[in-house]
Amino acid sequence: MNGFRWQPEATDGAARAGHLHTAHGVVATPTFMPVGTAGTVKAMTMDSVRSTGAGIVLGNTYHLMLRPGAERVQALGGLHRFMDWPGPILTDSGGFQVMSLGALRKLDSDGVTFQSHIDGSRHRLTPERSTEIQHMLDATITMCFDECPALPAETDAIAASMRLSMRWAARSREAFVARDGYAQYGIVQGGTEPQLRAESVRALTDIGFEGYAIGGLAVGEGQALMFQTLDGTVPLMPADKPRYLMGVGTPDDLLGSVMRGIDMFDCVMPTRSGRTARAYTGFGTLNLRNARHALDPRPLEAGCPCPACTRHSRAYLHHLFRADEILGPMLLTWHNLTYYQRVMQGIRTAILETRLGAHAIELRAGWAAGDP
Ligand SMILES: CNc1nc2c(CCNCC3CCCCC3)c3nc(N)[nH]c(=O)c3cc2[nH]1
Repeated sequence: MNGFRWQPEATDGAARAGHLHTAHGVVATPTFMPVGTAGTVKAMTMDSVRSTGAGIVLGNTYHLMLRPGAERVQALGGLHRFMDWPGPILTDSGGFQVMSLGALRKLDSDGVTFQSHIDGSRHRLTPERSTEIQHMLDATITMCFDECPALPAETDAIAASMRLSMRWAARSREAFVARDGYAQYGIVQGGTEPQLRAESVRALTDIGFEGYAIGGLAVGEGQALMFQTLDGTVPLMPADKPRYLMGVGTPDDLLGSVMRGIDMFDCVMPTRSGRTARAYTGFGTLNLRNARHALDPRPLEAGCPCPACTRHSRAYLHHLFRADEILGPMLLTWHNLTYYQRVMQGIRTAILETRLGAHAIELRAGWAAGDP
């Protein structure tokens, strides 16, 4: 019996609240996972990440295999020790990043060969190697090695790519070293084609995983088509296993996806935007480089418990970004991650109180209202 499990707590429509039990602790769902690409959540210490309310963070095979190398992280005690994050870590399998970052990529039915975007060195990823790297990193949750097709694409190209990913899922599962409290997730593919998505879910549940991700979305298809694809895919997925929507998204994306039955998310937006002066708040986003903030003594967001909002003014944050001070990205990343966690906590409470519909209306009204 694997100690890893998702325990349901409440539902509201298709939305679920629960707890993810892992070897590295328990995480309340729905949950947003900050992205810690190369063993660090950029501009944050792990204590500050913890203080935002995050329970689980992301790492990545692609980045860590290139630098410092999976063998080196293993020799140093694994990623938890290396980055001093005692909570659960989910690592992506690297295929998506190879196609978005790697140079001179050669994809074949066995895997992908590419050159490092850092130093041009040549590397190869296969389902076996990706799974082995994630094991060396001591990832709590390991992702299958898959291929994420660019959209839009012809249906037969989507079908061929999905079927390749399903063969790779079987090989990833074969290579996975099962450990108590650890998990491996299959990744559903199939573009925006309902039949292909259904075929992919069947292929993955036939293999059997501890959790299931929905991949192949948030690649430019737009929110309507993403939600439409969720509507056709999520009901086919096992109800007793966690569901992870990869690479998503804005607060509005998170809300709509939780309402469609998703439990786990990752997205670079709150961290990447924090570094470029874009703040996420209950009244929408704002760019702190804008001159209108220069003399504004108000906190960024009233009621936000983060240091940017409790200790500083918008004028100060504006100054930091205009002066290109490192504290700017630090404070705004801290704020954005805090905001994302508050959104998830608010949604989770609403599910527990069976008032998610009303809560959704309030959230959307706030985002539409703009800066008070
Ligand atoms: C942004 N949209 C999007 N992301 C996708 C991702 C990446 C999810 N985020 C991982 C982090 C990214 C930064 C570095 C650390 C890992 C996808 N990953 C996989 N394996 N398969 C997808 O179909 C897949 C599909 C995705 N769509």
